[in-house]
Amino acid sequence: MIEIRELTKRYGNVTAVDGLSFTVGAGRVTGLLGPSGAGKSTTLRLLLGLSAPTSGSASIGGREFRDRPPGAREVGVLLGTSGVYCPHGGNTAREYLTGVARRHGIPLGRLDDVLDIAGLTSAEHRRVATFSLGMRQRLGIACALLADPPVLVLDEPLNGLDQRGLRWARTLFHRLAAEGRTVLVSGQLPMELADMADELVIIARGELVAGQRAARLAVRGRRLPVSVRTPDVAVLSSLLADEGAAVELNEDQSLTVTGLSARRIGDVAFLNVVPLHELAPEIPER
Ligand SMILES: Nc1ncnc2c1ncn2[C@@H]1O[C@H](COP(=O)(O)OP(=O)(O)OP(=O)(O)O)[C@@H](O)[C@H]1O
Repeated sequence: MIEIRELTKRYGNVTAVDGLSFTVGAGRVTGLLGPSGAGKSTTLRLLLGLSAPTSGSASIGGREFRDRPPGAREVGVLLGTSGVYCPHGGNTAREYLTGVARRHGIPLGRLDDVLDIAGLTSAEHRRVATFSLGMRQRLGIACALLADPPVLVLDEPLNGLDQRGLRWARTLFHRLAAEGRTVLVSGQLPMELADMADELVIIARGELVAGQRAARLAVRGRRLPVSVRTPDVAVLSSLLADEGAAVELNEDQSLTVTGLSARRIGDVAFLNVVPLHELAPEIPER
């Protein structure tokens, strides 16, 4: 459904995306995972025709986005990290969505549906300027869903969501995929994205690090090293070694743990009342 082929984008001497190829199928949630500056937003902007590639191509349904027929509304989009750009902060959520729906010729009857899906019905008359980042993200996702599109391209939709918001997003994205849609979601947080996605594409410095199913297994499973900080370095090291992990103590007193998932490390620490100050799977650098 979405095909990125040998995509390259250079800005002067910065190569933001470097010969990237991957595909995104319908009926599943695909995560585009990478650290800050990896080239996720650039890839999505190229896919959406918002900037032109230096070489290579990006297509949706076999067609470049900018070649789609006028008025086509097959792609729902969320771009930018703060969910909703709101130049007129005086608008309420309903007014904001009304504006977007009118601009795209979408019947206003759809507003109630997307407000409900986004869990914003009770906040529909609140000014967007008073919204938290998480609520803005929900509103941005509601916007992306307005036209009921078969394809969703969402740049960092999980930013600012709390645990409840993450659960909501996971359920929603899976439902949208189960309905046969193509759902592409970018993010920086391996665990959150791996939990959310059926497939993962991991990029770093504009290049593919690991593709699709292998990447998901790497994050969910045991292969990514996990960075851990605790005041009880010795106790936790020995507990994790007992679990079969390889534990390395770094100069800054953090631990690099390989062979156990972040989730398992968290559980071991919790069960043994060891405080954790950081628990972060490391995205592989090339
Ligand atoms: N318009 C631009 N001009 C120059 N350099 C750019 C431009 N857009 C992106 N870059 C550079 O390209 C690289 C990739 O940026 P991009 O925003 O795509 O990464 P990202 O993975 O989305 O990061 P983040 O998660 O922080 O948004 C970075 O080095 C960035 O500085």
